[in-house]
Amino acid sequence: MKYYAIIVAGGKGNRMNQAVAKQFLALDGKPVLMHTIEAFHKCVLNPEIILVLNTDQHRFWDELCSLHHFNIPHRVIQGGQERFDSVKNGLEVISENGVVAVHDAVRPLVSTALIQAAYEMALEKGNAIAAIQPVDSVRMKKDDQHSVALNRNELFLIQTPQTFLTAQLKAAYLQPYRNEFTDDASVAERAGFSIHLLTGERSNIKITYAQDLELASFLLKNKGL
Ligand SMILES: Nc1ccn([C@@H]2O[C@H](COP(=O)(O)OP(=O)(O)OP(=O)(O)O)[C@@H](O)[C@H]2O)c(=O)n1
Ligand SMILES: C[C@](O)(CO)[C@H](O)COP(=O)(O)O
Repeated sequence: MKYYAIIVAGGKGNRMNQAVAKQFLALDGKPVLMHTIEAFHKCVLNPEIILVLNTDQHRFWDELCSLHHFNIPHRVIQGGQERFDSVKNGLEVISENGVVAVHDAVRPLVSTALIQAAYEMALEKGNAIAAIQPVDSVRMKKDDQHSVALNRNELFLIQTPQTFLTAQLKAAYLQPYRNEFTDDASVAERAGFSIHLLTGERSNIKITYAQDLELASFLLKNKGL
């Protein structure tokens, strides 16, 4: 069986508000993105790594790879306007049937165990979507004055990897883009596929704001303690 990993790194990181996009910021001495690629490279299923990056960052990435002696084989693909477009571009270079994981470049703490479990579950069930349950109470806004409590036991916070049989994800991505497509599961669901949740990891945070980078650094240093 052939395994693929599409690492989406085509975003600008506006919420991080730094001169350099967050996927290139240093975490424990090397760019966030290198930690993410390493996690997939360590997986025994040996996924082919497809990195999706804006064209204007390809040269910068090459320079970073030289600087850090980063030699993990990977193919670099052009990013798109939306995350949806970046995933679609990544899928276009996959020709062989197999299993594909889509993972945010900015979730560098994903464990190799979760990556492998997601590939195995997707092979069996068609897809596997990493998710955790909220620990806070949750309410939904009804209007400017009112909100209503939701049952948090019925809610999930969705992470990546989001892993699929390649044929399923390719079929789903034939649809035109919609605003509500915030992840790959929403695209696949809209195309009519049932979504299968897999227990994610609390440490698998998405680096979005400056504090997240500090938290990632702490979690990385204390890994395995
Ligand atoms: N056009 C886009 C937009 C996002 N992403 C990637 O999708 C992941 C999740 O997106 P997000 O955290 O929102 O990243 P940004 O879009 O960079 O952040 P922001 O919304 O703050 O600008 C990131 O790894 C990001 O690089 C992408 O590949 N192509
Ligand atoms: C794909 C994702 O990380 C799942 O939680 C999330 O939907 C990405 O959202 P963003 O607004 O593009 O960061």
